Order: sequence, then structure tokens, then C-alpha cells
Amino acid sequence: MNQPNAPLPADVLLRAQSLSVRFGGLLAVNDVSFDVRRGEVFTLIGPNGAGKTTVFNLISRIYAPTSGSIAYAGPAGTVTLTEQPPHRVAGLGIARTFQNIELFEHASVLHNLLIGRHTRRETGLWADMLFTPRARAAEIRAREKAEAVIDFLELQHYRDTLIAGLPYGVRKVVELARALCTEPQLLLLDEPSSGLNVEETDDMAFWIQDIRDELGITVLMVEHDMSLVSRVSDRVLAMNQGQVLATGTPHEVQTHPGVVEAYLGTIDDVSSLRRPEGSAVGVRA
Ligand SMILES: Nc1ncnc2c1ncn2[C@@H]1O[C@H](COP(=O)(O)OP(=O)(O)OP(=O)(O)O)[C@@H](O)[C@H]1O
Repeated sequence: MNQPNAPLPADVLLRAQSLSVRFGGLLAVNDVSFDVRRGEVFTLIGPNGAGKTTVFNLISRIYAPTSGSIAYAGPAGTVTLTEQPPHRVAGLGIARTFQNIELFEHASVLHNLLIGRHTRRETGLWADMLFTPRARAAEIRAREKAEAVIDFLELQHYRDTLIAGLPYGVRKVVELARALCTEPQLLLLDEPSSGLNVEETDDMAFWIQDIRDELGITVLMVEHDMSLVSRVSDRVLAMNQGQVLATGTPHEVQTHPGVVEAYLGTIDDVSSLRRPEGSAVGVRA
């Protein structure tokens, strides 16, 4: 199953090669190729149904491609991600957040972070049950990491609050925190601004930049809010109807004629568009 892989170039963390996904008669992703470079924020944009989430789900192994493959520079060398079982993805240093927050409502922020950390389990079942010195050391490391992430994302005030009692904007940050507790090298963010107001979206932009700049984590996100995209992305890939329209800097992509056409047909720059406050949807075709 795990074929020897040619290593990726040193600056490339993930390489998608000719990915296609067919759902019955629909070609949802059609021959899509791109590189995600180490230490960048790489963003997938595109109108409704463009295939962004499907590409995302290929990377997190929720879907398998109909054809094509994804090479990924994992901790132990380059692997073909599309050949890995889904449960191996977290162990390869890939974490994700979801468009619809998925947290344990009746557990505290700290407990949610510790549960998240367990996807990065360092000890076996017996060691855990017998609480061996190794299991104890792993537990201490998990708590230290959770506390460090709480400090990093300024969640101290909410540390012991149940998720059910938190405003939506804080829950989004807790979801980010839970992903960071697994110590990823690649963080997948699925519409990080969805459901956030303008101020919360601003905060989210700061967190994403800090995650890249201070923690050195590579970020791949799907996002509709073009102001957030412009602010935080190093490079953007625009899709439409399953295909790549353009790849480049936010400005290059937003002013690309094919992208403008796909979004609006008329306006010559989509950067001024913004999702209405409080709405879960953004710029649409
Ligand atoms: N599991 C599935 N079964 C059948 N069709 C699917 C499935 N998942 C996605 N699709 C279809 O594939 C196409 C691409 O969907 P996808 O969710 O990837 O688009 P998107 O760019 O993420 O859109 P949005 O911005 O609305 O989330 C759509 O036509 C969608 O209806």
C-alpha cells in the first residue's frame, strides 16, 4: 500500500496531481493540480458548487479521488496521501476545522482540547489503562500543550466554560485551538469566517496570520470572504465547475478575467465584495 515515493521539493508540503472526482454523472473536480508550499496560507476560492470542499475532503481523506493523487511530505518522508487510511491523516500532522463547528457541547474548553489531543495518541491502550509512567508523561505533555494553545489564542477566560455556554465566535476559536493541540504541520480551515461578524472575522484573520508566522504552520483554507482571503493568503487558487481557473497572489487571482466572470460577469475586481454581516454565505455566483 505505501509505495516508496519520490521526495517533494524542499519547499513543497503537499502536491495535488490531476485530481478528479466523479459523483455519478457529475465531474465535481476535474483535473485539478496545485502545490501547497511550506509556511504559506493557501486559499481555495470559487462560487457555489465549484468543488472546493470536495478538494478539501480529498486531502482529509473523507473522499477518494476517481483519478489523480496527492503527495505529502509527512514526518517520516513523502507519502501518497490518497493511499493512506483516513485514521492515519492526523498522525501525519494534518488537522482540520469544520464549517459547522464540531465540539463536545457539554464539556469544557480545556476538555475539548484534551480530547482533540488524543487523536495524536502517543501511548497504547494498556499503558493508558495502567497509567504507566509513559502514559503519565504523555498526559502531562497533552495538558501542557492545551494550556499553551489556550494562552496563544487568548482563551484563558473561557478555559473551564462549557462549550454550550459560549458565543459562536468563541466556539470557532476553540475549534481552531483543538486543531492546534494536535501540533499539525498542515492546518485545513473550512470557511473559518462563516457565521462570524466583521469584528470576529478580523480577529480570525489575526489568528490565522499568527498561526503561520509564529507557529510556522502551513494553512490551506476554503473561504468565501474576499477581504479575509486578501488579508491572510499568500496564494489563492480559484475554481469553477470543478476546474482550476487561476492560481496566484490574491490580487492576481481576484483581477483575473476568468475569475471575475465566474463570480459576477461584470465587476472588474471582486476584492470589494464582502459577505453581509451575520450571514453564513459569502460572495456567490
Ligand atoms: N457526496 C456527494 N455526492 C454527490 N454530489 C456531491 C457530493 N459532494 C459534492 N457534490 C457535488 O459536487 C459539486 C461540488 O461541490 P463542493 O461542495 O465541492 O463545492 P464547493 O465549491 O465547496 O461549494 P460551496 O461553496 O457551496 O461549499 C456540487 O455540484 C455538489 O453538489
